Amino acid sequence: MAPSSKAIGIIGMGDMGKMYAKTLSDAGWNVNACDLPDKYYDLQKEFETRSKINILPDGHLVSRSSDFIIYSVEAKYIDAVVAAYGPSTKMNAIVGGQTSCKAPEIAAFEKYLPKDVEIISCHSLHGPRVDPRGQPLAIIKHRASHESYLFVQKILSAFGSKIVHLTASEHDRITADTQAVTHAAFLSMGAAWYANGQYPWDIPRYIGGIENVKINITLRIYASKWHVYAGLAILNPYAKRQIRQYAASVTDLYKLMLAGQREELSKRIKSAGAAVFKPDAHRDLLLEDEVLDRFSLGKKPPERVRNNHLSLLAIVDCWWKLGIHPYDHMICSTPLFRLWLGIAEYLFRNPELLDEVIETAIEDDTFRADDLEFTFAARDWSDRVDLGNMDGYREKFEKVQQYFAPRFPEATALGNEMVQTILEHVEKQNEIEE
Ligand SMILES: NC(=O)C1=CN([C@@H]2O[C@H](COP(=O)(O)OP(=O)(O)OC[C@H]3O[C@@H](n4cnc5c(N)ncnc54)[C@H](OP(=O)(O)O)[C@@H]3O)[C@@H](O)[C@H]2O)C=CC1
Ligand SMILES: O=C(O)C(=O)Cc1ccc(O)cc1
Repeated sequence: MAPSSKAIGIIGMGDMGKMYAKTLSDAGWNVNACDLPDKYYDLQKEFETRSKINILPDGHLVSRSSDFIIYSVEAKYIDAVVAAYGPSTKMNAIVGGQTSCKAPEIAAFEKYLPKDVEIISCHSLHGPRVDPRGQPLAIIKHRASHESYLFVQKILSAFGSKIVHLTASEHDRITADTQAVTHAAFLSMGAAWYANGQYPWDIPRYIGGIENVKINITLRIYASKWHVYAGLAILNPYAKRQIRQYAASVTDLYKLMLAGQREELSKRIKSAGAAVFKPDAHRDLLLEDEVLDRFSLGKKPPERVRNNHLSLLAIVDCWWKLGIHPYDHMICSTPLFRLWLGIAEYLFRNPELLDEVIETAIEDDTFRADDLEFTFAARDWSDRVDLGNMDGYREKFEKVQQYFAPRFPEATALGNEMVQTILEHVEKQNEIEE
């Protein structure tokens, strides 16, 4: 039996739109969906066996016939798409969006939707191929009655996600802290490997433990669509400052390493660590060696090879400088952020390892070339985001993407397995603590 006679509309049948259409129709809802008109016939064919999904030629038809309409298009097009279809929204319907950044989405809704239309937005904080159960799902009640809010919650309960209630600006602040700056770090790693002509899984010093997480997540990001990452960095009003601080932290720490300023480097890293990983907040580590070592694209050397982990030192420094408490954001975190925090914690809560890293940073110059490229990359990503340069972002993203593309099938399979295993492990740790 259908949970209600009301229909859900989805505008934009890309990866997320399809995932939403399938999950909601499987839960018994009638779904009206469309993509651009030229994809109408292909989509009809793809969904012909699913009687609860009604593919329509365009967003006008979806808007006219649906009671809760979700825009699931590229963030950079949200204004134009809502301008086109918003005025066709059914009277008294509810409209929301799935874009990763809410400021432009809400602005477009306020600008183009008729006044009788309510606004309740959402954001699944995971990619389309991650099991949504237990993952955070933000819901934003922007202009709506309590009754409509309950109705939307009932619909979205089909995902089995953890619902987080936020305002649009709380959402953007948190995701700038979690997603945007995390992606900046991994995008910079990929760009640095590209600039050095390296495939890190071929180099013994990049295999095993923390390095596996770095490589797998970097490849996972570059195997995805550039517009998702560009949108959430460039259009989020809070993200520029965060990404700029990450680049500044990388640069400052690299300069201290180059100059051999052991005392200053050590003091700065330890102050950052003490602020972020409070000694009183005792908890088990999110990640362990055994879990970290399992997912390698290359052959692990018999001895662990030292690294100065500039990328990790810099994220903790960045959190410290911005006053970000990453554990406070766990309720609204993506899988990648939890893995990123997991490896940062792994390093900072192991005093011997942290001392070894500082020692390596000062004494071992075999990483200087890699770190130089990493510093350039972090600064360059930050500049492109600062300038709001979508084309510049795309150009760099796709160049690096092409370089790594031959390894995507293997890396994504391994990356999915790694994300799943590590997240299950992290969940268990959290349950023990609760
Ligand atoms: N991928 C992810 O991991 C996540 C993404 N998001 C957000 O969800 C949104 C969708 O992302 P995702 O599904 O990955 O991206 P996709 O590119 O796969 O999907 C977007 C779809 O919308 C279509 N589209 C563009 N304009 C219109 C229009 N006027 N009418 C109908 N359809 C249109 C696009 O067509 P065309 O390609 O031809 O432009 C495309 O098929 C983005 O805003 C993203 O930030 C949120 C959570 C996770
Ligand atoms: O986990 C991540 O950070 C991802 O890269 C996947 C992703 C991308 C965009 C979103 O809005 C939510 C999740």
